[in-house]
Amino acid sequence: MKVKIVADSLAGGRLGYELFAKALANGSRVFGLATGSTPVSTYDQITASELDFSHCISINLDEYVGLAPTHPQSYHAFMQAHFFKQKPFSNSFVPNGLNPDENDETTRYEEIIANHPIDFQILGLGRNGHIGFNEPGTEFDSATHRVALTQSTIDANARFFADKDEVPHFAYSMGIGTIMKSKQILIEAYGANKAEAVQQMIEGPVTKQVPASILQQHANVTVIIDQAAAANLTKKY
Ligand SMILES: N[C@@H]1[C@@H](O)[C@H](O)[C@@H](COP(=O)(O)O)O[C@@H]1O
Repeated sequence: MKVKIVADSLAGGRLGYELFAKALANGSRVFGLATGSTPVSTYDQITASELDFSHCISINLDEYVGLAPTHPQSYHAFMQAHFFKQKPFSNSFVPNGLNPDENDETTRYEEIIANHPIDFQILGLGRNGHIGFNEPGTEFDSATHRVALTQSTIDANARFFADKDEVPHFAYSMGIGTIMKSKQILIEAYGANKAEAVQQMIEGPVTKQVPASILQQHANVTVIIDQAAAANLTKKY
C-alpha cells in the first residue's frame, strides 16, 4: 500500500485527481466509481478539469435497494450530479436498485464487470472499515450481492435523508472479491471519525471484521488520508 498523508480533503482531492489523470493517460478505460462524501473533492477536481471520459466506461460500486434512479438520495442521482452531468462516459453502469430479483441483478452486474474488467477503482472507507457496502464479516471472495446494511451504516447515512426511517436497509454492492480484481485501487478517507478504520486497514491484521484490511494484499493500492484520519497510525509513512 502506498500511503499519502495530506493536510485536508481538498489536497487529497487534488492528489486523487492526479491519479485519475495518470491512469487515463496510461490507458485505463474502465473506471470503478464510488459515492459518499469522500470522493467528492476528487470528483470536483475532475469535473473542473479538461479530462475526457467520453471514450471510457464507468461501473459504480453499489446502489440502495428500493430507490429509483430519480430518487435524490439514490447513487444514480449522486453520480449524475457530481460526475456524469459534467463528464459523461460512453456508458455508465450502476446497480438497479429497483430490480426485486436479487439473483438476476447480482448476476447481471457481475457479468458487466467480467466483460469490462476495472482498470482503476476509487473507494471510500466506512467508519466500520467497510468498502462499497461490504460490511464486517463479508467473505473476501464475495461477488456482487445484496447486503443487509448494519445499524452503524444506516445511522451514518441518515444525514442525507429527510427522515431516518427513509434510509434503505438493503443495497446491491460489488463484492470484496469483485473489488480486488480491479487492476489499480485508490482509497480515500478524511476526518477523525475514520481514524480507527484507517489504522486497522493499514496496520491491523487482515480480517473479515475489517473488510478494507484485505487491500493490504492487493498489488496496486494508494491510500490518501488527511492528518485527522491518520491520527491513530503508529508507524511513519
Ligand atoms: N456505500 C458507501 C461507501 O461506498 C462509502 O465509502 C462509505 C463512506 O461514506 P462517506 O464517504 O460519506 O464517509 O459509506 C457508504 O455507505
